[in-house]
Amino acid sequence: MAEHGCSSCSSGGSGCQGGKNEQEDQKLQNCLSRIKNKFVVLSGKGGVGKSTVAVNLAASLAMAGQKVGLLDVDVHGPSVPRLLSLGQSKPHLDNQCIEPIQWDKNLWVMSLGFMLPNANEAVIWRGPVKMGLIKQFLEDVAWGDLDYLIVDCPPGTGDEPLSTLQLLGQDAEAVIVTTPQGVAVDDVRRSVTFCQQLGNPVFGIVENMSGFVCPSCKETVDIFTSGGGEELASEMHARFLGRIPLDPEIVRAGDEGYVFVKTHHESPAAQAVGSIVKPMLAKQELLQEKPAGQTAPAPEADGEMLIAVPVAQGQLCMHFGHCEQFALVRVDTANKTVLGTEMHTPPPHEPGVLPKWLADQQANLVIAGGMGSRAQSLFTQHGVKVITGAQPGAAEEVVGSYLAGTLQTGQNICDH
Ligand SMILES: Nc1ncnc2c1ncn2[C@@H]1O[C@H](COP(=O)(O)OP(=O)(O)OP(=O)(O)O)[C@@H](O)[C@H]1O
Repeated sequence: MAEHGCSSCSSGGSGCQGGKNEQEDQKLQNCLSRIKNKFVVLSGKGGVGKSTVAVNLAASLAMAGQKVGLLDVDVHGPSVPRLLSLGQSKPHLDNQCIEPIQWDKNLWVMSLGFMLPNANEAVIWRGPVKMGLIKQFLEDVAWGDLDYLIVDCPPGTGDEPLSTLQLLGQDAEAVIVTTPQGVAVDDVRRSVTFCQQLGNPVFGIVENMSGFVCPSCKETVDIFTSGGGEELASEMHARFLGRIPLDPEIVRAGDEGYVFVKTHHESPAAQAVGSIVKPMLAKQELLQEKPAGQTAPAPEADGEMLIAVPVAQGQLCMHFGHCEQFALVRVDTANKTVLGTEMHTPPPHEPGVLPKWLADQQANLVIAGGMGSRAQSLFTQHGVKVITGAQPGAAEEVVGSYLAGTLQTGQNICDH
């Protein structure tokens, strides 16, 4: 972590004093403002592999060079310490801040499991006490500056997930884990509506234990049904993040406390985790995009490109999802010339539809005024590049400026 310290330590050096509600809220906000991406791992049902997924996502992001915090708020059954072989670790208390346990150079971990005198201790706490504890885990733990915070919640839609989402705020996104069977999928549907009611976006759905990797031939075989998570994602207009097959090595890794994606990175299950992490990393790349008020760089490679521009009333439309048509402009980047333009009417705007439709049209790049971060990461997933913040103008003029390396980009005015 570049700068380590809890919000109070870093803001005034006077230590974490708690005290009045206003000060405490400010302290929480200070701490949260240092975390770029917040993901809460949820499931409607117990035992579907939520903690396993949370640990492997956090480790994969850390292995990709991101600064990651992993917070286990499963008050009644904290399993993260065991999964990471950190069962004996005790966090250091310093100036009333709690130092998270460092697992490797990019991953810091906190769990109630570290605080319990022994693993067999039963915790009997009511909702408000749990909320207080989760708040402490967010504001008194010296997370410092993080690229990602991954929170592992207990199953269901009880006190812990509710408190976590309320405390993190509406920019925290849910990764919902399910297994393929119908009964689990019904429970997960409740998790999706839970997030919707709280106003938190569902980043996507993971179907875990989907198919079985044969230990001898390494083929993936569907021993139960599969596809339930994907069907649910499509029904709820959520992104389907991928399927992780059943792999006996995952159980061994969990029991012995080593991280599966680190030790078995070639396996189909680790590859599946890698695909799930990609859109999470894409979010970070989007955050690091150039600031407003710059010139978009001209295309680097020579050849033909198809550039899509959302258009309304003959001009680039500032609201990407509300355009009347798309101008699909074919260009020759070597000669910096427009070869031709076709106007296409898009299908009705629903989440995820336009990125797929434009990818199907073979578009390489979209030049837009405003576009939400979710749509941007969906384009990235489909291999279509995005420039936002372009100003109104005729589509071919906008594209011409881009080819000439003079396209001015301002603020991305779409904030959803
Ligand atoms: N893809 C997988 N292949 C094989 N075993 C798996 C897989 N995913 C998880 N498991 C195993 O399933 C068991 C339950 O996993 P885990 O503890 O992660 O579930 P959970 O949903 O967090 O459980 P809880 O409801 O108790 O919080 C563990 O033994 C774990 O190793």
